[in-house]
Order: sequence, then C-alpha cells, then structure tokens
Amino acid sequence: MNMSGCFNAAEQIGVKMPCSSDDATTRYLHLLKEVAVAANEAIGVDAALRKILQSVCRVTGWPVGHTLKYRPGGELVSTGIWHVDDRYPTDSFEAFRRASEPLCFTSGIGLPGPVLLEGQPLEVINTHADAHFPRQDATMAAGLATGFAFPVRSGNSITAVLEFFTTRPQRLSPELLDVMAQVGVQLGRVFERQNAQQALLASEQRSRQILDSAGDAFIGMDARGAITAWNRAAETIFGWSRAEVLGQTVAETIVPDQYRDAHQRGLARFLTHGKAQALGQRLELPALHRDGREFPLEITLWSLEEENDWSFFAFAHDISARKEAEQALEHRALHDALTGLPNRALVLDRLQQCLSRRAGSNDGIAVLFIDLDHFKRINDSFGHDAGDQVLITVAQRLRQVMRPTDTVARLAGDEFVIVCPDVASHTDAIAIAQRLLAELAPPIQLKEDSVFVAASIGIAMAEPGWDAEKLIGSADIAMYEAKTGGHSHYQLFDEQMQMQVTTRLQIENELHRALDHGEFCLFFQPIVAAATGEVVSVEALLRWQHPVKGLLSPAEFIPIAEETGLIVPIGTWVIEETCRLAQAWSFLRDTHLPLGISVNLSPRQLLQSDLVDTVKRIFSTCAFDPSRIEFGFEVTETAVMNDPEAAASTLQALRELGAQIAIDDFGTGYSSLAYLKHFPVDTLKIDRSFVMGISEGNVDQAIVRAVTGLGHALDLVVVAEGVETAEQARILRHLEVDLLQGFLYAHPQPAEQLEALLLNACRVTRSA
Ligand SMILES: Nc1nc2c(ncn2[C@@H]2O[C@@H]3COP(=O)(O)O[C@H]4[C@@H](O)[C@H](n5cnc6c(=O)[nH]c(N)nc65)O[C@@H]4COP(=O)(O)O[C@H]3[C@H]2O)c(=O)[nH]1
Repeated sequence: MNMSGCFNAAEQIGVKMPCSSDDATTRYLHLLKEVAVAANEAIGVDAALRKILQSVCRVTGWPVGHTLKYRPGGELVSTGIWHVDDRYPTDSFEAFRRASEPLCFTSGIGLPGPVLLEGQPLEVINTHADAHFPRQDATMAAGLATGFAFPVRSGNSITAVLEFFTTRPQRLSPELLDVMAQVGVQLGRVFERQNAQQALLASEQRSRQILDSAGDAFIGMDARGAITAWNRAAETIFGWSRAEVLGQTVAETIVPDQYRDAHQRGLARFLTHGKAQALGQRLELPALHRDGREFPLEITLWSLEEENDWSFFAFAHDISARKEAEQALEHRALHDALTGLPNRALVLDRLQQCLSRRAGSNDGIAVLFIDLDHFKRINDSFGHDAGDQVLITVAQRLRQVMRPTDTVARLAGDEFVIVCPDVASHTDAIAIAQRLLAELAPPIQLKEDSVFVAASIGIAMAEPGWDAEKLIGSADIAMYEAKTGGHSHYQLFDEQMQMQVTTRLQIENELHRALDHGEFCLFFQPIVAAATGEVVSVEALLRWQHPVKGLLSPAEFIPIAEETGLIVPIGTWVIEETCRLAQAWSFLRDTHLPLGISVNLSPRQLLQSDLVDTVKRIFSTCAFDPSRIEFGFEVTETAVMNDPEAAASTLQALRELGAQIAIDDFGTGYSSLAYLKHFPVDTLKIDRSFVMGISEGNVDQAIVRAVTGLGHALDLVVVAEGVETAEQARILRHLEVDLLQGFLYAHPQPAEQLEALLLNACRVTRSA
C-alpha cells in the first residue's frame, strides 16, 4: 500500500494517519480499523476495552495491557480489565496484577498519573530505574521493563487511561504514540455513548418509576396499534403483565370485540388524515379485562410524532366504582325505594318519549291510574309495616300481569300508574284494567292476618297533542270518577270529566275568594216538636252568595271545599257565625225550653286536629246561657265510620264543652249499631229518603219505626228530615218520632226571617 492509499483508508474511518514505514502503517491502519469497529459494535465499554487492549497488544507486540478509569476526586483506579499475551508467564502477570489493582494514581504519579495530568500519551523506558514509579518493584519482579500509556478522551475530559508493558527496554515511535492518541479518541466515543445510554436508562427508569407509582394505567401504542408501554397500574386494571402485552395489539388486548373495528378505523383515519376526535379529550370507554369482563374506563389520549412515526399514549383508570355509584344514585332518583318501581319522574319521562316517538298519531298509548281503596284503613289497623308489605305485593302483582314493554310505576302513597305503549283500542285498555282488578282480588297474606285490597282504575288513551302530564292527569281524573262510582271499578276518561274538573278547579279558586270577601251566609231551618209543632231548634245551612251565579246551595260547592280542605276554614266561620247569632236569639223566645241550634260538621272537620280547641275558643267568646241555647253538631254516619275511635273521642270532647251531638242522615251510610252504643250521641236524624216514601209503603215505615225504637232505647231524640206533607207528618207522629224538619214547616231561611219567626213565637200548626 502506498502513502496516498494509507491516507485514503484512514480518512474513511475519520482519522488523520501519520505516515511511517509501509508495514507499520498497515498495521496501525488495521489497528485503527479494529478500534473503530470495536467502538461501534462492542456491547459496552468493558467489551470495547477488552477488544482494544487485545488489538493494541497484538499490533505493538507488547504482552500486557491494562485499563484504569477516572474516578471523581481526581484519581485513576484499575477497571480490572487486562490483556495478557499467552506467551507471557502467568505467575509473573498475576503478581503484577495483584500489585497494580489496589493502587490509585493521582495526577502526575507513576505511568498513568502524568497522562491524566498532561492529557498526552507517555512512555517510561526503564521502569526499574524510575524512582517515581510506584510499581517499580512489581515491574521488576514481573520483568516488565518498559511501559506506555495514553488517555481516553471524552469531550474535554479524560475518562480512562490505557497502559501497556513489555519486557524489553524499548522506545515507541512518535507515529505509534499518535496512533495511540487516536485510539484514545475512538474509545472516548464508546464512553460517551455509554454515558448517554446510562443517562437515558436512568431517565427511563425514573420515568418508569414515576409511571409505575401512578394510580392511572399508562399505555403506549405505536402506529401499528401495538402496545409499547404498560405500567403497573395497567397490569392491575387489565389483568395482563407488562411482559405479556408488550408488542400485542391494543385492539385485541383491551378493546371489547364490538368496538375493535371502530378502534382500527379511528387509528387508520388519524394516520391518513391526521384527524382524531378522541385525542386530547377525556373520554369514557368500555374496556376489556383479561378475564373477559367489560368495564368502564376513563381515558385521556394523546399522540406524539417521533422520526416520522406516530406514537400514542393514554392515561386511563377504571371507573366501575364511580359508575356503579352514579347508577345507584340515578336508580334511587328515578325509582321508588319501597317497591323498586319507576317513580313519577321516570314514568313521565318514559311516557313523554313514547308520545314523542309517535307524534302525530298518539293512538295506541294507554295510561292506567290505579288507586287502592281504603288503603289508609290497612295502615291504621295493621300498622305501617303491613301497609308497606301490601304496597310491595301490589307492585309485584301489577308487574307480573303486565308485559315487559309496559311501565309500572308508583306515583305516591297508594297510587300506581301503568303506561302501555301498544294498546289497539279502548276495549283492550278495559281488558287490561279488568285483568289488573282480578290480579289484585286475592287476599294478601301479612304476618298474622290477610287483607283484601281493592282498587279504582282510571284509563286514558293518548290523543294527538297530549303530553305526558295531560295523559296521566286524565287517567287520574277518570280514576277519581271510578272511585266516586263505588269501589274496585275502572273508568274510561272522557271530555265531560275534563269539563267537570275544570269547573271544580274554577270553584276551588272562587271558594278562596268567597271566604276572603265574605260571600258566605247562613240560612236556618226550624225543627219542630212533632207533638206540638213548636219550634224547638234550628239547623244552620250554608249558602254562597256568588257574585255571578247568585245564591248557591251547599251541594254545588261543599264537596269541593271538602276535597280541597277549604271546608275547615269555612266550617270554622259557620260555627263562629252561628254562635254569634245564637247569642243574639237566646232572648227572643218566651219559653222555658232552650232553643237548639245545630251546625253540620263535615268528615274533614271531624278529622281536624284542632277542632275541639277551635270550638272551645269560639264558645268561650260567646258564653251561652245553657238555659236559653243548646248548641249542637250534626255529623253523618259515614264521617263517623271513617275513623270511629278518633270520631268518638272528638265527639266526646265536644260534648264535654256542652255541645249536643246528632247523627245526620241516619240509615244511609254504613254504620255499626254496636258502635252507636258507645258513641256520645244525643240525637238521631232519620234521612229524608225514608221519609219520602213513608206514605206509600210499609218498608220505609218499618225502617222509621225500627230507628225510632232504637233511638228511644238508647235514650236519644229522634228527628225526621225532609217532611213535606201533612200525611208524612201524621205517620211520623204516629211512629213516635220526636221532632220534624221539612218544607212542610219551613224552608231554610235567612237569619232575619228566622228572627221574625222566633219573635212572633210562631207556632206552626198542624196543617193537617
Ligand atoms: N227536598 C227537601 N229538602 C229538605 C227538606 N227540608 C230540608 N231539606 C234540605 O235538607 C238538607 C238538610 O240538611 P243536611 O241533611 O244536613 O244536608 C246538608 C249538609 O249535609 C250540607 N251542609 C249545609 N250546610 C253545611 C255546613 O255549614 N257545613 C257542612 N259541612 N255541611 C253543610 O249540605 C246539605 C244540603 O243542605 P241544603 O241544600 O241546605 O239542604 C238541607 C235542606 O234544605 C224537605 O222537606 N225537602
């Protein structure tokens, strides 16, 4: 090889090659090539050092080579990496090695120390003669006469020193020393690379530690969809270890089957068009666990472009617990806690959806509004636990008789609603109601008792333009009608009912105004002694002086006042007004008998908790003289039988305040004669319906006779209502009824008229 060839070859590997003899140059060139290859290919610094020690020893013919590395603090220490020629005696080498390895060479000391100081290759020709050579004895014993060393440079600093020894005193050529300097530079690159790798490794380890300590799963994915990163939380969340999933596709590992196509399409779209809706967003997605179970995941995705290749990363965490809690809350918000049925909000929502889906032709959607009859009695008689048990059983029965597509809901208390989205006709809806009533008919077994539950059902079919509220409201109106028509019935909604409801609503509003504006007034109807025709008592009867409709009788507004509870303040006004007038009239009569004055008490008033206190307050302000006025209350049988025990104690308390008690409309309601025995009652008022037919038939006469006999046996005064004819009066007198009330004697009349009647001591003669 000529000189130009030598430069060319050296330049190819990036080294400026000094010229020497052809032979030496070739060897040095090979050495540099070997060093370059070792520097590039060696797995690590140690391997490169071993290879280079070996190459240098071979090229130079020197038998021993050793490397020392720089240690922070400014000294060189043995790496333990040596090369020794096969022909060099092992014993000698071992002794030299043992002497060398423990030594630390500071700057300027021995062979490597000055190299560290100067940064240049150095040779020591006669190690035996050099007094500054710490290993003088060791080299002598090992027969190593000459040494040379050169630095390994990494940037501006020296990271290692390589030293070589030979047995003969020998001087190195300046070219060789230059070559060694180049070897040092090549080796320095290996050190630099290792440092960089170590730094990278350390940073990767730090990153991994951080990622492993994260509670969220960290997942990396390359552009092919393969998993590239998987931290400890990912192992826990998905059940796969890092080793198992690295290189596997995300799609097959954690994406549920049904979403895999979408996942692949999303990835392909991003890689082709750079568009990805999911990136940078916090998403909730279903994920797949190793055991095959799906679970909800909250995930944040982002992408990274590195060297023209895309990587994707995600932080994710299992939100099963949160979802369960949310679902439980949602379920609780939309379901009835006792029966587990949908509640009002949910049924309204479902019905609304159903109506919207069929907008335009809402036929086919039926709503059944179910209200249990007398449920309060079950609660009162058997306790609330039993009441709950009944509601649960009713819910189950309703559910099991309906189709899965129907919604059975509990609105409140004992009210249930069923939405049937597919009912062809009214006839079908009626058939459903009949099925429901039949299902509810068998007794419900409680702990010790069994109870029968009946229900009233209102049915409404959707009409175009109706919303959910209107449809349920209509079924409710129909249910109300079913209830008033008797119990355990069903009723279809019709527009007439709607009109009635509207009227009722209007009256309700007007009743409020009537009370505030003083539109009520009282009429009084005298009650006469059957034997003498003398007025012994009067009944106060409410009237409403309506500003537009004129004088209204109680039948037109009392039921609504009762329903809405307005009867309570109205009733209080009646008692106050009657007492006020009674006090004024107490001196009108010239008789030794007190004048009886009675007012009606509605069922609602009887249940009014402060009724007795209210009456007490009114009585105390009026202060009747009992020898002149006897104040009385009339209650119907039905009102009393709603809650006989409570009624008995209220009536008793009223009696203790000095009031008389009369049972009104006696014989028309459901009453127990046994109760009557225990009731604090003074008077029985025989209903007009028995008086009406008394002239024609024996049945009514027999009833009146029986009631009168019963009343007298219990020491009660018996009054007959609705006496219109002299014949009726005659028969009633014959049947020994004590008092008579009816149009025959007087119509209900305003207070002033009654006053005149009392003043004149008007004695109603027997007209017969
Ligand atoms: N056909 C016919 N009817 C007769 C005859 N004699 C009396 N009447 C009517 O029979 C009703 C008797 O009152 P009631 O049975 O307590 O029945 C009363 C009572 O239940 C209720 N009511 C009236 N005023 C009040 C009140 O202030 N409070 C409450 N809660 N209810 C009241 O309204 C009902 C109806 O009262 P009114 O319309 O005044 O009707 C009165 C009276 O006008 C007769 O010979 N023939």
